Amino acid sequence: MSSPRILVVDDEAHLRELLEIALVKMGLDVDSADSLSAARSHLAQNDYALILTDMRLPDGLGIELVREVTAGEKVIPIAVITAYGSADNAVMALKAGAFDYLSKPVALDQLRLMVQSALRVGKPVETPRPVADSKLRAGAGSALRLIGQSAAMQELRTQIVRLARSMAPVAITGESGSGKELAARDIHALSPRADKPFVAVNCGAIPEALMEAEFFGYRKGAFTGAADDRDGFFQAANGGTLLLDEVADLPLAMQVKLLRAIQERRVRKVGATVEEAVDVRLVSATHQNLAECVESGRFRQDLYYRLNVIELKLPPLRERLDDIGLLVAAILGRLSAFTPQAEQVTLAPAALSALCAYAFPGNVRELENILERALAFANDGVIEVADLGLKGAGQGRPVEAPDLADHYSEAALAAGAPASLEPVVAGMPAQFNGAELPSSLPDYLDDIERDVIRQALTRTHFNRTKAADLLGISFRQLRYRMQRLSIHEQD
Ligand SMILES: Nc1ncnc2c1ncn2[C@@H]1O[C@H](COP(=O)(O)OP(=O)(O)OP(=O)(O)O)[C@@H](O)[C@H]1O
Repeated sequence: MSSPRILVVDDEAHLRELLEIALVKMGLDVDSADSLSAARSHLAQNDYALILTDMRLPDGLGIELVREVTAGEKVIPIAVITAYGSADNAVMALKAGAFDYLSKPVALDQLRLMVQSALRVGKPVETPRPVADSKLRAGAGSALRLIGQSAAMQELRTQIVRLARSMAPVAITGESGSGKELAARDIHALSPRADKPFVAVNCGAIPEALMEAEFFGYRKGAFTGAADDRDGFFQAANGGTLLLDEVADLPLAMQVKLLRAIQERRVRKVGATVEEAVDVRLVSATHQNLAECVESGRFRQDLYYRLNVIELKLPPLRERLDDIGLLVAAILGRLSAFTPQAEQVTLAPAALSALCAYAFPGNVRELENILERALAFANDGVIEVADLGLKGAGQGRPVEAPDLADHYSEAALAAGAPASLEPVVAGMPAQFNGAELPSSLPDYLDDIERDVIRQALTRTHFNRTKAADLLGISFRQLRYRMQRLSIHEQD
């Protein structure tokens, strides 16, 4: 079997030779060109597994080659070599479709990592495990976990398929629950990095004092309690993808360190003297407006510029109501793993219409919660409008069955309104000894949920991660519930 062939385009003979030697040592065949025109004629005659081009060439700029190759029919990863510290060129090349970039002087360990991941681009990618019937997701990018056939979702999928091939940092924006993490997972799953780890970090959930150690790892003895060497998120995601979720929550001091790690592609463990090369594709996500955070000084412009090379916008669910039918089917299919009867449950036509008229401030996550609740209420395998618990469909606030309150509700209904919320707070089933039923069950359950969450937050000094643990829910679920119930830190 012949070795992969690489084209090196550089007018500086010594740099060309250096690259050739390094690549040949990696067992690759190398052609070299000293100008754009020489590169074009090589490309007309041969197939390449990777092109590596300098930015400044005697007859033009390397970026022209990037545009030509990207517009061509063949998928050939092309990386550019930029002058040291030239972030502008690197970002411009990535935006133009370059697979990746290397800064001068080219570090051989980084060259090796980059070539290895470029060579994986042409290889078939393992299909991610489907979440629902594969028929639901036919069409472009059908291996994706993001469900939906609306025009917006089809466009999104096409974008994901395209950008999965490159190393360019992607910034995913969209409202809470609109599928940002899922999109990041799809980018990873379709990329040549699919067989390497995908690590999702919630930047808002890490105490500031631990951040550096969590991101970059630490050496034994670096601080009290550091009993062993430990890898950080960057090392854990090596070769794969690192999702910086809620990136706007990163404190400014950490933003500086992160920028450096991105620029240098090296990290240093806390307490270590040497840096190590890391090969990580960065994806960031936020429901905040990052440009506004830059303007108000809460987010560094240089980091924003580095992370925001390609922007992927997730549409809110209310702007793609066509997808609701598919989503409902898929979510019920997924719930059937836990609730076997979910498989047979269907949605009454009026219930589907009610969902289509609903604003979904919590997007797909909220739809999941609504259906989970409705399943518990559905009779004879049919979810009716009332089972959805939607309040003021179209504009109203959603009503979600709070997990915590679920097991109180039936006994509660049977017995009447509670005299006090205290028993719930103490972790004991609420006993209804009042004479009157609540005038609105959803509001009543919301009050209980709000109170329980406030208690958990008070007990944990507003540490949301700990409060979520205490309540047996995920951090994301807690954050979603806090938003829904308007619970703020200052409460
Ligand atoms: N298009 C979709 N198809 C199928 N499931 C989806 C879709 N979008 C979102 N989901 C589901 O909705 C839930 C929320 O999605 P996800 O966590 O990706 O949202 P998010 O935008 O990252 O939320 P947050 O801003 O709160 O972190 C997940 O359970 C996810 O599987």
